[in-house]
Amino acid sequence: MEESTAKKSVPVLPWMRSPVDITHFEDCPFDLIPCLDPRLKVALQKLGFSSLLPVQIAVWQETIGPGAFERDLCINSPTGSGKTLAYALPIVQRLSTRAIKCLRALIVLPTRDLAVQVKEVFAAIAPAVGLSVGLAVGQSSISHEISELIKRPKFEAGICYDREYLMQGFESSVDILVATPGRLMDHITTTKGFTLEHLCYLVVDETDRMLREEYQSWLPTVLKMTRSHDESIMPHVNSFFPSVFGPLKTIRRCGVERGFKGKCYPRLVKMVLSATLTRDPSKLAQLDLHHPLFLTSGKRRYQLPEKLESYRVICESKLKPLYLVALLQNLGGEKCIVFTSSVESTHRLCTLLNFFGDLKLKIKEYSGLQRQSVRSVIQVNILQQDIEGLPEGEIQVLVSSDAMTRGMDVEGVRNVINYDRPPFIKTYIHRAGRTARAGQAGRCFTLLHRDEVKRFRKLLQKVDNDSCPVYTVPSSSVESLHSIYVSGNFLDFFPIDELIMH
Ligand SMILES: Nc1ncnc2c1ncn2[C@@H]1O[C@H](COP(=O)(O)OP(=O)(O)OP(=O)(O)O)[C@@H](O)[C@H]1O
Repeated sequence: MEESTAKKSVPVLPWMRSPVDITHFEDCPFDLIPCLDPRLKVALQKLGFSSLLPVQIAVWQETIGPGAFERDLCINSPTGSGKTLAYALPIVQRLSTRAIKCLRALIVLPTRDLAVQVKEVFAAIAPAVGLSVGLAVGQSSISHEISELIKRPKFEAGICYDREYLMQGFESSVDILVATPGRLMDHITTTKGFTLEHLCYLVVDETDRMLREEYQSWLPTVLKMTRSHDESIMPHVNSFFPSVFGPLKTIRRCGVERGFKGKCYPRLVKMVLSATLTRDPSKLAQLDLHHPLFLTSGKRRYQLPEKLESYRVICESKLKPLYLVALLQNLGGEKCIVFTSSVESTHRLCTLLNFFGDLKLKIKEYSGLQRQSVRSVIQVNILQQDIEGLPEGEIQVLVSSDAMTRGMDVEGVRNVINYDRPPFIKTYIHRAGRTARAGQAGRCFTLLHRDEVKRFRKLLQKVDNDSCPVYTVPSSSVESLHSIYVSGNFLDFFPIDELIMH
C-alpha cells in the first residue's frame, strides 16, 4: 500500500529535516562547472546539452565539488528533472582517473526498459574518458551477457593453456554495470569471475519501488559482498582456481572513519533517488546509509514538474471512451500517453480506439504483458507513420497500464491522459511525469465522473495543486462520435457498459 502523504508532514528521520533545497540551484553552463572534465563536456554537448540542470548541480557539489562523495545521497527530485545524469556524470568523472578496469559502479533499476535507458545515458559519456558500461537485464542469453561482462581465461576441457590469462584470471570487461535485481543475482550466484569486491558506487534508482519489493534479497547480498572481503558468499570463487582468482584486491578495513564506528573503509558510496522518495525509516534502514544527505525540491514532500498543467475532464461514465476520442482529436496531433488502471483495460480501450479508423488515430498498446520495450513500441509507431505516409500532425497515441509509469523517458510526449483516475498521488506523479520533462511544457488530463472530483482534488492537494481547471471537450464532438459508435456495430463488440473501467 502507498504510504500516506499527510499535508506538511514532517519526516521522522532527523537528517531528512534539514535538506539541501534543489530549487535554490539554477541551470549552469558547462564552462562554469568546476572541475568538469573537458572530454565529458564535449560528450554532453554531443547530446545537445549546454548546461547542467539544478538537480545535477546540487549533486555535483556534493560529489565532485566540496562534498567530495563523503556522504551518501538521498535525492528526491521531480520527474524529468534529470536525475539520471545527476548521478551518472559525477561517477564517470570520478572513475575517469582509474588505472585498472574492474567493476566499480553498480546501478540497479526495477525494470529492463529503465535499465536500458540508463545504460544509454552512461554509454553516451563514459567512453569519452575510456570507461566501459555493461548491462545485465536478461535482454540476451546469460552466456552472451557473461561474455560481455567478463573477460575469461582461455580454457579447454577444463585446462588453461594460456599462461598470461592464467596469471590474470578473470577480469571485468566493464567499469560500470547497469542491472535489474534478478539478473544481478543470477550473476552474483552463478557467473564465475563476477565480483563486487571493488565496488565504489551503488545507485538505487526508483528507490521507493526498489525497496517495496524484495527482488531475491539483492540489496542485503550486495551490501554483504561490499562490506568485507568475504569470499564465502560467492561459493564458486573458492571452488574455482582460488590461487589465480582476482589479482587485484580491494581490502576494506573495518574501523573508525571520520567518527563513524564500525564502517568499512574504503566505503561504498550510495546514491538513492526517486521523484517520490520514501521517508519510511524502516525502509531506508535497509540501505545502511552513511551520514546521509537529503536533497529535495522545495518544502513539499512531492513536487510536480514546473511546466506541467493539470486539467480535469468531466464526463458521463457511459460516454467516457467517446470523451477520450474527442479529447485526442482536440489535441491536434500531439503525442499522447493514455493511462488505464489495468492490462485488460488497456487492451480493450486500445482495441476500441482502433475501431475508430476513420479518425486517423495511430494507436499502440503497451502493457506489462508485452515483451517489446516501450521504446520499440514508439519506434514502430513512428515507422508506420512513415510507411503509410499519413499526414503530418497525425495523432500518435500510446495506451498503457501503469507498467510504464516510472522513469520512462519518451521523447516528445506533450500530453498524458488518465483514462482511469490514479488511485494514489504517487501514481499521478509518475504518470504525469512522462510529459513536461527537462523544463518542457506538458499537460496532464484526468477523465472524471462528477462523483470523483472531490477525491481527485484532495489527491492533488498533496502536491499543492489547488488549480486543476476543467478542460471542456465540445459536446458536439462527443455526440457525433456517439452516432458513429452506434451505427458502426461497435455495440456488438464493445457494449458501452463494459468500457467503463474504474
Ligand atoms: N543537462 C541537461 N540539459 C538538457 N536536457 C537534459 C539534461 N539532463 C537531462 N536532460 C534530459 O532530461 C530528460 C529527463 O531526464 P531523466 O530521465 O534523467 O529524468 P528523471 O529525473 O530521472 O525522471 P524520472 O523521475 O521520470 O525518472 C531526458 O530526456 C534527458 O535527456
